[in-house]
Amino acid sequence: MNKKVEVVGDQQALIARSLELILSKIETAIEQHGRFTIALSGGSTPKPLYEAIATQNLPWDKIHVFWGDERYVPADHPDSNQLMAHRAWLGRVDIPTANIHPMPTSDQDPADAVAKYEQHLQEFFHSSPGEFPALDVILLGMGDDAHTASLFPHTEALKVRDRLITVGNKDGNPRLTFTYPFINAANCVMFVVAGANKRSALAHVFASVADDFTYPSRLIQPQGELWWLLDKDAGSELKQDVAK
Ligand SMILES: O=C1O[C@H](COP(=O)(O)O)[C@@H](O)[C@H](O)[C@H]1O
Repeated sequence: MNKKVEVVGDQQALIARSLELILSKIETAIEQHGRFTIALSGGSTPKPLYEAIATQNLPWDKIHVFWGDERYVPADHPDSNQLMAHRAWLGRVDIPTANIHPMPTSDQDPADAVAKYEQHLQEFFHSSPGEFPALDVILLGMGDDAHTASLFPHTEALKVRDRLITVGNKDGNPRLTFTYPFINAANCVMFVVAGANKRSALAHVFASVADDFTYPSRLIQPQGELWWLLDKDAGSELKQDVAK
């Protein structure tokens, strides 16, 4: 793992730096293998990043967009991660519909949706059950309880190591989420985290000893690059020695 931590001035600088990194990953991936695959995060932090990506002149036909987690609501529900990304980015650019890979949320049983998305990923990446294909970039946020994607503290989803996708549990409500081994297979995992309310969780996530089930973001230890991009409100109290 190649871990890098950057603390930048404010949310605007955080978005500018995240955009810069993503653009460089897009360029490299397309140069090396002709396409770029990214999984998006939900929550509020990435919205201005998506708006910024939408203003770029990019080879949209070579860019494939997935989601790392989704609320189990219809695609037009205000809580839908897919709807947020559509409004902020995907609905504003000329990306082929076939390149957009939303998590399905219309099955009565979320386990059926999990099975469908897992199969879709296996077909896209030509991978077999039990294999963990590598996306070029997985974008992640982190909640103030240290959850990431929909991997919430002390939930069953944290124990799933043999699947790409599973059902998450947010206060009794189902969500769909990448499993942590699938996230860890990515070429690059990028956390984008803002706000003073994340400080305490960050301290536990960066601590040399703490419980992974209490602070799920600790489970994210990818084979490839791991970026922690933080604004000053979130990251200014991280000790220099852990912020490395
Ligand atoms: O619930 C969620 O929140 C986290 C963090 O969100 P933010 O609003 O604090 O940016 C996000 O990573 C996750 O995808 C989302 O489902």
